[in-house]
Amino acid sequence: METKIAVIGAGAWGSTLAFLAKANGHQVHLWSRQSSSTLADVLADADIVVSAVSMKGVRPVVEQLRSLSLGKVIFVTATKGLDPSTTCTPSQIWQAAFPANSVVVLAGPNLSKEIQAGLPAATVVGSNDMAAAKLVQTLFNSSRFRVYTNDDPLGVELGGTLKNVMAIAAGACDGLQLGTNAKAALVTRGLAEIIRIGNHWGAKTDTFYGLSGLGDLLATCNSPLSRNYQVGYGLAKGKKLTEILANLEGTAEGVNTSQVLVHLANQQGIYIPISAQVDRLLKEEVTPQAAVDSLMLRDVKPETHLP
Ligand SMILES: NC(=O)c1ccc[n+]([C@@H]2O[C@H](COP(=O)([O-])OP(=O)(O)OC[C@H]3O[C@@H](n4cnc5c(N)ncnc54)[C@H](OP(=O)(O)O)[C@@H]3O)[C@@H](O)[C@H]2O)c1
Ligand SMILES: O=P(O)(O)OC[C@H](O)CO
Repeated sequence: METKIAVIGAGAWGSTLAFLAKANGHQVHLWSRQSSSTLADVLADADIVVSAVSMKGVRPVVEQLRSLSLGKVIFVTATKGLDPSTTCTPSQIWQAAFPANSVVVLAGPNLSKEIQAGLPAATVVGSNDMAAAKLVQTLFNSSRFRVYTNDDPLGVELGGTLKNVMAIAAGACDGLQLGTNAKAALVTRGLAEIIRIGNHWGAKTDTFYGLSGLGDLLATCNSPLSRNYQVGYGLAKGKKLTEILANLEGTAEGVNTSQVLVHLANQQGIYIPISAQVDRLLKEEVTPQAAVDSLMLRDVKPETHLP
């Protein structure tokens, strides 16, 4: 059955999600600030509203939608970030603005260029409303895009968000040519750090071993297609952050996420050694090699995700 889907945000990810839904035979309207149609027109009659704007666009878009009467639409959020002013996740912002509507989080190892090239990929749709998650699953699932459901939306969202910080570290690791052992150690301990943060905020450990956690961590920490990886790689090669961002194709959410994360973790006493070094590196408070040395020279400890 044809479903009416409005996709907000015509960047790399919004365009790809619109393409996948169209390929499944749905009626899809894509909106960006450059569109000639108004947001109200694009959303009229929509059954599903997919938001794929970058983090900085979430609040402005939510505010515009508040004035529209949208009925029982299901919101699907595909943004991976944390709001700097409130520290909320995108789904928390959507749910707070539309408490009567179902919100579904979509996240996974989904480098848009590979999907656009027709390569197979898998993702996760997480929600407190499993009926809504199952509906969204059927809308996007295909022979090239396998969609799983999950009942831990916060875990799904945090996996996708926190791995961006680790991808910056991984890019720096490769830029410094530290080798495969170092990269494996970084990704493994990065996952432990993500689980520690996620558990503290109420997400389930198991979720982080799934596609939106470990899966997305592996994809972004190993692919030069990842914008976050490119940021870390460029910093390790001695480039300035401003220069890297000016030449980047699209958004590297990890830059903002690391700042918000460090602020929250300091407030809440969460031990985040890798993310803290990434944040210092982005702020030019430490060189890439000094960040590595700080991590290697910490006190020894048991292997656990606990502090
Ligand atoms: N690309 C991927 O492979 C991928 C995969 C999974 C998830 N994601 C996540 O999806 C989100 C978007 O990524 P992207 O790669 O599509 O980024 P992008 O190519 O940089 O596009 C960002 C989009 O956000 C919109 N936007 C920014 N500020 C806005 C505002 N104030 N009001 C309305 N729209 C605004 C932009 O609109 P304009 O065009 O009008 O500037 C653009 O459509 C990010 O959170 C990213 O982490 C990306
Ligand atoms: O290019 P990145 O680093 O934003 O990564 C894109 C997606 O999050 C990969 O799943």
